[in-house]
Amino acid sequence: MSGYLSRERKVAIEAVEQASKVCKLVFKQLVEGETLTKGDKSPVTFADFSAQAIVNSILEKHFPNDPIVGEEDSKDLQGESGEKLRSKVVELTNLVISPSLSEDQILKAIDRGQYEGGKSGRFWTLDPIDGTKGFLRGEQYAVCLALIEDGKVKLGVLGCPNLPHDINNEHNTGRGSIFVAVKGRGAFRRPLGGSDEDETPIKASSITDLTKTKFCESVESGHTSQSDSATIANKLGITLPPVRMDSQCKYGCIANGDADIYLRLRVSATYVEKIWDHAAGSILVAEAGGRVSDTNGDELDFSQGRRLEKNVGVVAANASIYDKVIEAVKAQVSS
Ligand SMILES: Nc1ncnc2c1ncn2[C@@H]1O[C@H](COP(=O)(O)O)[C@@H](OP(=O)(O)O)[C@H]1O
Ligand SMILES: [Mg+2]
Ligand SMILES: [Mg+2]
Ligand SMILES: [Mg+2]
Repeated sequence: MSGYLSRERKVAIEAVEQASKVCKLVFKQLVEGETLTKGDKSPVTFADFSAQAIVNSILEKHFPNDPIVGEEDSKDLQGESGEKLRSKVVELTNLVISPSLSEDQILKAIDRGQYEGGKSGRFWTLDPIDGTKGFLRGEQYAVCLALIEDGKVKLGVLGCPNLPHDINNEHNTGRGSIFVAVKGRGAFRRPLGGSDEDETPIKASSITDLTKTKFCESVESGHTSQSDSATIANKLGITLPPVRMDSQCKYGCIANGDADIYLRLRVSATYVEKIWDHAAGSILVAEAGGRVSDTNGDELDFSQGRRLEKNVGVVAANASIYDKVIEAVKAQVSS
């Protein structure tokens, strides 16, 4: 494929593919060792750090001048206290990446993610595992990578290793998708491990009857106000129960037409959303013909640094119902 951001698109897909591999490997070890329910959080930390090391070193190889706003840093891997974690991260990273990287190269790759972001120039933003809690539960998580230029998202790639190909028939279907969107070029889905020929265009739903819409939200009641969303759903006449799902897979479902509304309603007055939690997902929904804003109806502003300082919460919906949804959301959050 040639054209606008075609190299970036290809490299980003490759990076997300490789990072998804490490996540699946770690999860397999978790299950096989039966440490999933009794384990502390360290196994997921291996996956987070390794995935960030992999994506950042692939980006560095192809785009050495591009800075990266990544969720993780190497602090916990440093010194004597970080020794165990560090050696595990080095081992895992080198299972996926070749030629092998030294310990020092891996730590440096992770710390390429410390960029502050901002208004001008171009940078990447990475969430190596979005939905850590979902990952630990064996449910949904996503490897999320986006390219931002002068404060606007231009490319987004979401790797969703556990997402059923058909969410309405999840026990009889394959799992694992990559969602891709480039500004002005539409949104696509391909199977994880697939090729460009396997890509198909996706569209948000066009449903207008609110009583038949499906809304989704976080599994975690600490990340979104599930009581406010219930009130809003009720006011809108939505009858179906919420689809609760971790991570930016929710944006994938909206972009794909599998769900119609995504509500993320602030629970804590002090929490500010991070750019890596929304960059890839929001361009995906926009390019699939859906709409995304914060709960005041304002555009998500990715030019404010590492966090969405100007925004509160998130609302995504298909374009035909968005106006009604945002009206109900505004009324609820201002009451
Ligand atoms: N109080 C809070 N309100 C909203 N989001 C929060 C939050 N605390 C953590 N999060 C974010 O919620 C993300 C997961 O999204 P979801 O709840 O939709 O699954 C987390 O990403 P990580 O898992 O990458 O840390 C984290 O950044
Ligand atoms: Mg996240
Ligand atoms: Mg994360
Ligand atoms: Mg995290």
